[in-house]
Order: sequence, then structure tokens, then C-alpha cells
Amino acid sequence: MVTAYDYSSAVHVDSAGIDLILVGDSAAMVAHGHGNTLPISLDLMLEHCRAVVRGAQRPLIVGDLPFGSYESSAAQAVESAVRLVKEGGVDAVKMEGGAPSRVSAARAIVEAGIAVMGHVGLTPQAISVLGGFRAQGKTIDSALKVVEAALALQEAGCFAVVLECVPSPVAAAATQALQIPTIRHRGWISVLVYHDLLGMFHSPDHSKVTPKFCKQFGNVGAVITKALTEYREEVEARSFPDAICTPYKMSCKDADDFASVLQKMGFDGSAAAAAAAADNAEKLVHRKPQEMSTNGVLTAGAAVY
Ligand SMILES: Nc1nc(=O)c2c([nH]1)NC[C@@H]1CN(c3ccc(C(=O)N[C@@H](CCC(=O)O)C(=O)O)cc3)CN21
Ligand SMILES: CC(C)C(=O)C(=O)O
Ligand SMILES: [Mg+2]
Repeated sequence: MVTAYDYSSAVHVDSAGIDLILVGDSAAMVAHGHGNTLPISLDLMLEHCRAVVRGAQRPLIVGDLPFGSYESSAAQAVESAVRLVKEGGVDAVKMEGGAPSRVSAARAIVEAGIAVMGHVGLTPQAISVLGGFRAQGKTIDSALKVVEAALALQEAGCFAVVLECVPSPVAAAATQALQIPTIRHRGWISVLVYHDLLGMFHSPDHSKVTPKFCKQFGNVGAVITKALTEYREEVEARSFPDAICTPYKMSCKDADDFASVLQKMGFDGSAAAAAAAADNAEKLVHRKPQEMSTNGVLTAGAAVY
């Protein structure tokens, strides 16, 4: 399971054959730059869900219920879950927490006909009471609470539960106790945030949106920065764009006529510039292949024009 927040990330995750996509409220952090997940609204989550749904066909798509959209009552939870499915197009919803009121909300959503994924352990929407992004289940008492919460969510009808930031004995015990699948986040990991696994951000510059440790399966951020830098340098050096790169063609005759019309109108400078550009394009096109740069773009261009 990997998160996705927009069309292009959904296309990538689908192409990689990944089974589940989470449209996570972590979008607040990695897509919008907030320091935690609390600010994102249900309306904004719906936009992210719609974009992801357009990009992915095969994976099961789960949408996070954002902070403030399901805590007040079971009725509010059902209403928000219905919107995620009906307007967002997701296949299932995920909600954080295992307190009795959350378990009742999960049951009500399932009874409304919507599949629910639970989420216990570190529940980022509760940072205010947890005191930060802190691992959970590190004492016997809190470890038991994690297992009990997971069991209660299963009993309420959840089809899976995410166990986030819990020690491996706690994840193992909960997984053994449950019949439904457990999805581990940061432990034995099987859900990762897209940007984390691709290495999209260079810590520590973006430490507020990048958790301390996560296996990086790529270094995409560095690839992006390199490409953007090369583009900027080529534009600054005026080596890109060159005449041959333009796909918009004008016949030599039209170019000449265009220049004389400009001249008649009194735009002498423009006429000269247009004629020079036409001349330049002409020269490039008629160069012999061996005179061309070994750059593939130029060579391909010579064949076309
Ligand atoms: N990019 C990103 N990746 C995530 O995994 C993620 C988000 N955003 N946003 C929502 C939550 C927040 N998450 C986080 C954020 C920070 C830590 C973190 O730094 N944990 C420390 C401290 C643990 C402790 O104090 O007990 C760690 O070392 O793992 C963990 C999970 C997981 N989720
Ligand atoms: C980290 C995962 C489990 C999540 O809830 C999110 O990305 O929002
Ligand atoms: Mg989330």
C-alpha cells in the first residue's frame, strides 16, 4: 500500500502493480506543506480522491477521513464517509483511533455500506493529546490498548487495520489476534508515503514533512533537482530552446511574405528578426547529419524538418 494524492502519483503507483492506494491526509504535509495533518479539509481531501481515482484503475483506493470530519457523532462520520465514496469515488475509508466513540462510528459507517480501514498506534490526528509524533505501545499497558483497540475495530466490521509506529512485538501480537489483515506503518512496513519511499524531499531541509526514518527506494528528489537545474542553466546560457526544437513550422515562402508584410507596416526590426529566425532554421535543417550535434534531439529534429 502506498499513498497517492494526485493523478500522476496514482498512475505511477498503479503501473508498479501495487495493490492498495491510500489517499492519506498526509497530503496536508507532503502536498500542502503543513507541519501536521490537522489542517486539511474534507473538501480538499475530496479533490485529492477524485484526482487519484482518475489515475488508478486496478488498486483498491482508500480515502482518509480528515480531522474534524468524523469525531462528533456516528452520524457525522457516516455523512463524511458517504461523501468520500460518493463524491470522491474511493472504494473504502480509513479513520484513526480505537476509543469507544470511534468504534461506534466505524460500525455505523460499515452498516451504511462502506468498507472501513482502522488505524491505531500513532494516530497523527491526535498529536495534541499524544504530544507529538510519538511511537505508541511502548509499555505493557499501552501495548494492550493497541491490541484491544484493533480487536474492537475488527468487531465493528473493519476490513483491515493500520498499526502505525508500534514496537514489533505489539504488531505481531495484534496481527496474531486478528482475523483481518494488519497493515504496518514504520515497523514491518507495508504502507508508505509516496514522497518518503521515493526520496522526494532532502532532509533535513524538509524535516517537518519527512519523518526521521523510512526506507528510501529511490532518490527522485535529487533527479528532479538535477533536471530543473540543467534546464535553468541551458536557458540562461541560451542553448535551449534552439530553433530546431520548435515543433511549429512555417514554410520559407510564408516566412518571407510575413517579413515583407511586417516591413510594409513599418515594423522593420521585427521583419529583420523574423527573416533571421527563418534563415537560421533553414540552415539547421539543411545541415548534414554528421555536422549535427550528437544530441539526440537535434539529430531527430533534422530528420523531421
Ligand atoms: N511524509 C510523511 N510520512 C509519514 O509517514 C507520515 C506523514 N508524512 N504525515 C502523517 C504521519 C506522521 N507520521 C510520522 C511523523 C513523524 C514520525 C517520527 O518522526 N517519529 C520518530 C519519533 C518516535 C518517537 O518519538 O517515539 C521516529 O524516530 O520514528 C513518525 C511518523 C507518519 N505519517
Ligand atoms: C501514514 C498513513 C498510514 C496515513 O494515514 C497517511 O498517509 O495519511
Ligand atoms: Mg492519515
